[in-house]
Amino acid sequence: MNELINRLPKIELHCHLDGCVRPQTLADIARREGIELPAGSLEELTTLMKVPPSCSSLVEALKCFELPLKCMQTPYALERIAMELAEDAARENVKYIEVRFAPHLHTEQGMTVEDAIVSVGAGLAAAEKKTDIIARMIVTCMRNHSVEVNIEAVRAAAKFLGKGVVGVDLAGDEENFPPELHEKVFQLADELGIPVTIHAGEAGGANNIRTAVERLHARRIGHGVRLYEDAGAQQLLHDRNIPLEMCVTSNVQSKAVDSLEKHPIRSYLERGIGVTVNSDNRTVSDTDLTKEYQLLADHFQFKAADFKKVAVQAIEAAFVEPELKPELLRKFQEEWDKLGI
Ligand SMILES: O=c1[nH]cnc2c1ncn2[C@@H]1O[C@H](CO)[C@@H](O)[C@H]1O
Ligand SMILES: [Zn+2]
Repeated sequence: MNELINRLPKIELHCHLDGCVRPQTLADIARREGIELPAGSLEELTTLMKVPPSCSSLVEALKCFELPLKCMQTPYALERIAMELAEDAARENVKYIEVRFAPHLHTEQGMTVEDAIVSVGAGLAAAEKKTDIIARMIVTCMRNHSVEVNIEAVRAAAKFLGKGVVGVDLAGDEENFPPELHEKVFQLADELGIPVTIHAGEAGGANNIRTAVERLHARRIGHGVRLYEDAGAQQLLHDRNIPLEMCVTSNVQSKAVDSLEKHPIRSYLERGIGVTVNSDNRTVSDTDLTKEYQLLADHFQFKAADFKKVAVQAIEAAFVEPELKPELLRKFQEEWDKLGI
């Protein structure tokens, strides 16, 4: 199974740029830009960039983003980090990736929201030239930011829609900032024709999943772990064909589930909920898509047929230009044929 997992064609819909910075790159950028890091060695830095084993909540996990963000304030840094992330994914045979980031978190040293989008887009485009990957951007709004700030992010996303940006997202502290605070933001996104995905049912209840769909126009749900709490919400996702972007390792770390064994991914898959498999944050969660697949094989009895199913569901749910989907599906089929699965 291990060799098969390495070679499986993969697709990633839920991946945060600032959670996926290579430690060596952070060190390089810090040196280049004269930023002092709280670590004496690469090993120490790597440890500081990861969620600690003692992590007890999403709020605590979110603290791990402060360090990488210090070094993600210039076009050079964003372009390089985006390129490297897409290259890392391509090495795992990821054929399509949606990289999300909150442009406002990158404006501390004078970059504008649009500069941030242009820089990430340039990095992804560079990786597309060098590898076989297709890479797109999702513009993230932060739950703790004001409605005005998030509206600015959505307007910027609209400007780049079809030019690298394929959607908008709401992320951050779900426990203290419920989705309805940002209803207006995603109402606007919908009016502007931008596909919406919302983190919900991770550090908050299934009611947030319902709100995300009914009031924030979500076409996909980030995590949605706690969907089991509400049969009505399950029915809603089923009726509207709304899939979940699941990130198992991240959910264990943020205590969205009590333990790995209690993760509902297998039961959701069996109940016909549109499960997709994602890494969330490669560096912060110390994972990648290959490790996530391995975890599913080892602990949730995922077989080749299950991996095929989640890939097809992810291709269907991708925000990529619709005309690219048949080509993407063909690529996957070709590789499955080669693997004889
Ligand atoms: O799993 C998650 N749940 C909620 N918010 C997250 C998660 N991972 C990252 N971020 C938040 O999204 C921001 C932009 O990428 C990150 O800075 C982090 O605060
Ligand atoms: Zn996330």
